[in-house]
Amino acid sequence: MRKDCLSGNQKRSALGAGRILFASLASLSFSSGYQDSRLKKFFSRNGTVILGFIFILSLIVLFAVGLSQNRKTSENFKYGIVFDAGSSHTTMYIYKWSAEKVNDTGLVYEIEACKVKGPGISTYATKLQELPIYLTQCMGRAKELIPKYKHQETPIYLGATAGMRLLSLEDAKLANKILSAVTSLLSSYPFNFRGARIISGSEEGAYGWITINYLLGILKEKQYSKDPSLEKNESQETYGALDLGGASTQITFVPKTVTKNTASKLMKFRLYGKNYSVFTHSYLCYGMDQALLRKLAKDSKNAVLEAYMEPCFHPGYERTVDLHEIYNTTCAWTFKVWLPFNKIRIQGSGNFEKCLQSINELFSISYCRYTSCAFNSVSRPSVHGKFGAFSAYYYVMEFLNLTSDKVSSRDMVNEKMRTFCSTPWEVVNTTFIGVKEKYLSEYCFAGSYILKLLEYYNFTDYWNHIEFMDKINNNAEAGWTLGYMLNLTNIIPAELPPPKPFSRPTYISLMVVFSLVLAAVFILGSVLFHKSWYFWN
Ligand SMILES: Nc1ccn([C@@H]2O[C@H](COP(=O)(O)OP(=O)(O)OP(=O)(O)O)[C@@H](O)[C@H]2O)c(=O)n1
Ligand SMILES: [Ca+2]
Repeated sequence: MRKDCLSGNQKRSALGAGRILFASLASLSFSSGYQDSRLKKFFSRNGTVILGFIFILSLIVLFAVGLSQNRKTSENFKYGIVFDAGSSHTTMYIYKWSAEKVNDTGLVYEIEACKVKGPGISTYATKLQELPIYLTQCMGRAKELIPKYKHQETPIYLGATAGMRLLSLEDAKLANKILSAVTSLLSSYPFNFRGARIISGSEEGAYGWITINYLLGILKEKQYSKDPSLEKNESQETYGALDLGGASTQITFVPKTVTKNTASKLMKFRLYGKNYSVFTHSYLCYGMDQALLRKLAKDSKNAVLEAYMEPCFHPGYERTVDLHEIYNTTCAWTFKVWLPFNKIRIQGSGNFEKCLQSINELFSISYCRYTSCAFNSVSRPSVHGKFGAFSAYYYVMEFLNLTSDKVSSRDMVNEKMRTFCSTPWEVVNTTFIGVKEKYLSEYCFAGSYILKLLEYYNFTDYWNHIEFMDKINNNAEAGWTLGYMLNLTNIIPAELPPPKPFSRPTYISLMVVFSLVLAAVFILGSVLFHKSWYFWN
């Protein structure tokens, strides 16, 4: 029978594996009946091939498992462009992500933040013809950085914030003219232009909140969390977002409890299969530039002989301002008084305490129809959890060397500000060479303003819950633009994306088991092969 089995070269390859095992077992039993010369020949010729075949097969299985778990990301990248047309300046952000891993947190990252030279877009109402030059440099960067064959499919959005909101309140037609000019300009580029619009303050706050929680990996972590207690504490896990711009400021967070007072201010999102009710409020005219303008307008009434002492400017600093320019703005006109001159000279006195007192008057707390208000009669659910503070919050704290890892209390900030404000302008100016004079001269006001703003939000005893942040995890800058694009391109799905073929522990266990099996097969095969070889020879 054995001879029958071994006869016929065609059958050998099909039955090779069975035979080799059989022959090997036989060799172990030292049965003399297997000393067939053809079997010896077959085995000596094909044994290595068969072992090799098993080895390669196992490798293929391992490779396939590995591949399904960690699919390659390099080939298919997507790009998105968002213009942040802020009140003080415009920045163009380019984002890049892998088309395959689109649902993974942190995989969208910023590859460019191109600062457009010039002021905010709202100042172009009377010089529309200058818009092409304004945008051309950054659009050139986009053409350079995004591969040509991707241009047509790359979406491009422009969102305008508080500067355009103000212009729209003053003259809606002018604001629309700017948007139309920008629309026709951006449509002329080879990208997929998806619109230029003024985003609302609530959108600005909410998208900023999405951005930071996406970049911090919080939205996605919760999705995979198996800990049921995290479900209940959902609101504590997300970071609140604090954005301070030139013309408006936003506070956004998931409140612990929702009262009927705050219900109208909630925005609802379903992200990665989880519902979020986010409280958000945007204060127009409470951005840093507009706040300073309002303060100067308010205090201009103290001017004597065209000059007044300003506690929020450094001693020795002087600035002349045109009263017409201050009074004719939407934010400051309420402070208008009649004065017998057109310009005033503002002289710094660098008095931190007086500066704080003076800033107090910008916040109206006299009327609150809710249980608790931040200011200007806006309901204020109690803040809790951690907060990420970005934009001007970060620029100012970074300049003062007071970002989260270096500061532990509000008292430290107070102390630093007191010393900084009283430092003569001459010293400040010669110490911080290279810092733009506009920024440098206003950091005393800015730091004091931030202290007051956060006090009204009720962060006084909560200061150490704030992290001043710029770029998160080296991925992208904190701000509303990424959240806006994630939303418009459906990168964050409402529902859970399908799970990976294997969880990470299963994947690792599988790899280990397969490797052990592979090694065992190989060793056993080699032992058996050599034994039978010696036996037959
Ligand atoms: N290195 C920097 C850069 C900016 N600023 C200040 O930060 C504020 C502007 O912040 P930004 O976030 O750029 O505002 P915009 O987006 O232009 O304004 P908004 O969001 O209100 O439209 C301005 O007061 C500007 O003087 C600063 O103090 N230091
Ligand atoms: Ca902004």
